[in-house]
Amino acid sequence: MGVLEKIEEIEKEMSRTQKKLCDPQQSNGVSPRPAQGRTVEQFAKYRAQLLEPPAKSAKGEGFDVLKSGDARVCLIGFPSVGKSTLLSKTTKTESSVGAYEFTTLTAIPGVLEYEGARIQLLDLPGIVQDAAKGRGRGRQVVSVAKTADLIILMIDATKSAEQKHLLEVELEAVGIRLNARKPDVVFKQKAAGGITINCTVKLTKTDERIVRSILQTYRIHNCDVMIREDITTDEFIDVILGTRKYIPALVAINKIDSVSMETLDKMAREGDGRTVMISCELDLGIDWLLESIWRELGLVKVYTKRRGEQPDLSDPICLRQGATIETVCHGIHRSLASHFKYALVWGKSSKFNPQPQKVGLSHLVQDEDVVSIFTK
Ligand SMILES: Nc1nc2c(ncn2[C@@H]2O[C@H](COP(=O)(O)OP(=O)(O)OP(=O)(O)O)[C@@H](O)[C@H]2O)c(=O)[nH]1
Ligand SMILES: [K+]
Ligand SMILES: [Mg+2]
Repeated sequence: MGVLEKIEEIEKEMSRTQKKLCDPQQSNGVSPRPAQGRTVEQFAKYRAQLLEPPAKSAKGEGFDVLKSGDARVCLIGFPSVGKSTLLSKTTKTESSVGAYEFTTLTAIPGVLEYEGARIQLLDLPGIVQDAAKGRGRGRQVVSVAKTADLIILMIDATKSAEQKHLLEVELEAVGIRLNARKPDVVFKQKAAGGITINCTVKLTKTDERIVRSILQTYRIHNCDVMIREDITTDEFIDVILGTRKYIPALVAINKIDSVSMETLDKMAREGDGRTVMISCELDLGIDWLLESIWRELGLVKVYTKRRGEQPDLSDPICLRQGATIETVCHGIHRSLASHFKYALVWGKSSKFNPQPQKVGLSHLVQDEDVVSIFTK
C-alpha cells in the first residue's frame, strides 16, 4: 500500500473514532484520547513521509510561489504551532488546519491587507529539526525563508522554550542572519593587481593579517576591500561568501490561551520588542502582531495628488524604506520617470513642511508624504 492510501485509510478511521479531530473548535488543542493517540501518531508519520522529496530531486529548491504585493512574510515553525490558523485568520485564504502534525504540505500564499499595503503572507509546512541538513522538505521550507522580507518565527506557548533557538539554528544553517545588518564592507574581486585593504575605522575584533589569511584560504588573490565598521572575522567571511541574507524577524508565541498566568508572565519578561504573544483561537494580540509586521517591514506610504485636486487618500503607494521620488514614479507608471520634470512633496520629507518642496528624482520620501509629479 502506498503512503497516500495509508493516509486515506487512517483518515477514514479517524473520522469514525474522533469525528472532529480537525475541527479547531472541537479539538481545542487538547491531545486526542489515548486510544486514538497511536493512530494520530501514525498519521503524522505518514504525512511526514509525504514531505520527503523524491530521492533524485532532493536539491532543496524553494517552492514555486510567485512573489506578489509590497512585501513577503514567511511563517516558520515546528508542526502544529498554528501557522495555518494564523493565515486563515488574517487573510482571505483558507489554509487547512488540523490537530495532527504536517497538515500543510506545501507553501500557501495569502494576502494581508494592512494600512493600504498588500503583504504576501506565506504559510509553510512545519519544519523538523535538522531541516537545513537536508532532511525531507524541511530544507525546501528554510530555503523559501531566504526570499522573505520578514520572517515570523512561530512558537507554541505550551511547548518547550527551546523552539525559538532551534528555529534560529535551522535558518542560520542556510545562510540567513536574523535581525542583523549587513556589515559595512565593500568587497570587489578583480582579475589582477593583488590585494588592497583599506579600513576607515580601527579594527578591534579582527585585523588585517587575519583578513589576508582568510582571503588566501578562499583563494582570492586579487581584490579591493574597504572595511567601514569594526567587524568580526565571521562577518568578514560572510561578506566574501556573499550568500548571506540579512532578514528581520519577529517571534510570535501562539496559544497563550492554554498556559498559566505564571508562564505567560515569564514569557512576557523574557521577550524583547520583537516578541508578540498571541492566541489565534481567542483572537488575542493579532492586531499587535500586524502592527509589528508593518513596523518591521519599514514600509512607507505615499499619497499622490494631481494639480488642483485633493490627494488621493484611498489609494496610497507602498514602498520600502529608502524609496525616492524615482521609486514613486515607477510605482505609478513604468515610463513616468523618463518624462519627469520635477515633483512637489508635502509632509515630513519637505524641508519647508507644512509647505511643499520642489524636488528631483533622487529625493527620499517619508511615510505619509503627498507627492505631485510634473512631466515634460
Ligand atoms: N489552544 C489553541 N489552539 C490553537 C491556536 N491556534 C491554533 N490552534 C490549534 O493548533 C492546531 C494546529 O493548528 P495548525 O494551524 O494546523 O498548525 P500548523 O502550524 O499550520 O501545523 P502544520 O501545518 O501541521 O505544520 C489546531 O488544532 C488548531 O486548532 C490557539 O491560539 N490556541
Ligand atoms: K497541524
Ligand atoms: Mg499548517
